[in-house]
Amino acid sequence: MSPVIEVTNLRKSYGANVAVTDVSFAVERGEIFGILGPNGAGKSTVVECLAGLRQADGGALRVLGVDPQHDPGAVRPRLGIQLQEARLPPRLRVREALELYASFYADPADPMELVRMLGLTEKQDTAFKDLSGGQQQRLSIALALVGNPEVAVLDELTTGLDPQARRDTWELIERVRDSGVTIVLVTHFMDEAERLADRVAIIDRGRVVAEGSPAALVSGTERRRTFRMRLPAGTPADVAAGLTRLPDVDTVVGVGEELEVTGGARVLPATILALAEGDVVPDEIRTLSRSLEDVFVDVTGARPDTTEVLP
Ligand SMILES: Nc1ncnc2c1ncn2[C@@H]1O[C@H](COP(=O)(O)OP(=O)(O)OP(=O)(O)O)[C@@H](O)[C@H]1O
Repeated sequence: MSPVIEVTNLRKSYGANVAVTDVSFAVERGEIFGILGPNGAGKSTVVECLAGLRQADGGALRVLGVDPQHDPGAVRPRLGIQLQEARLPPRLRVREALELYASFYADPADPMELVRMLGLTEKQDTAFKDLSGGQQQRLSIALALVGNPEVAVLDELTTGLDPQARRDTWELIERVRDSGVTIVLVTHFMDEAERLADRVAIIDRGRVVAEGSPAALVSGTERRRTFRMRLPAGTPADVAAGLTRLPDVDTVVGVGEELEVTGGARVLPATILALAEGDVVPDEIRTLSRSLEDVFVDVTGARPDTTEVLP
């Protein structure tokens, strides 16, 4: 079966500013595909081109077998998009907004069912301007789903939501996926990608710098290992200093009462052997596992929660 979405060598500039240099990826039916990257990496530009909202400068796009650049009208009824900071007329009420959007589609979802699923029942008669940031966010998710789309593109799904609302939203997205919808999720949040995405592409400066399942990315880029240990009280300070001379050890750093040791694949046995030769047995050892966030920092050199730095 051919992929639901295929992006091949996509390019897009805004004047002299190259937002997307060269992006390729494919999304299979029924997947949740995460697009990660630092601020300004080009993520929103990619999904806006996919939705036919922006004209690409180069490359090929296919969504549900259709080229959204040439035939956006054929893609739009089948693709729901939740854009970053969606704006609606301030006086439009929640239910009115959903009914209005539903009227654009041949076979829409039940707006009141979405209101209930997203916890907006009590706010159905509230004007958009009087909703909290999180409620506005949930309304924008409902609007992306009201057309019963085959593909849903969600940009910054849970930004501005409190922890409980985030968890509720994740469960909702899993239910939407289980109902057969293919989901493209643009996110800054590594925990969200790890929890929801079957596969992710990490985009940096307009290029895909890593792609795969979160688990494969985490194990595939594991070049260094880290563990922490607590040495018995009274262990001479030069024991820790001596560890840095071992060929398998890169760094030894004190963290509270523990020492954090980082090095190559053999860092743990090499350290324990060296300590044993000096009759030192650690009281406690724990290995630190890598997360998608570590991969992100490795491949982009950025923290995932960086705030926008203006040039
Ligand atoms: N309408 C526009 N006009 C001019 N430049 C733009 C426009 N939209 C985006 N850009 C620029 O293109 C680059 C990529 O922006 P884009 O919004 O695609 O990145 P992003 O990865 O989605 O960022 P963020 O995580 O901050 O939303 C940035 O340098 C941005 O300033």
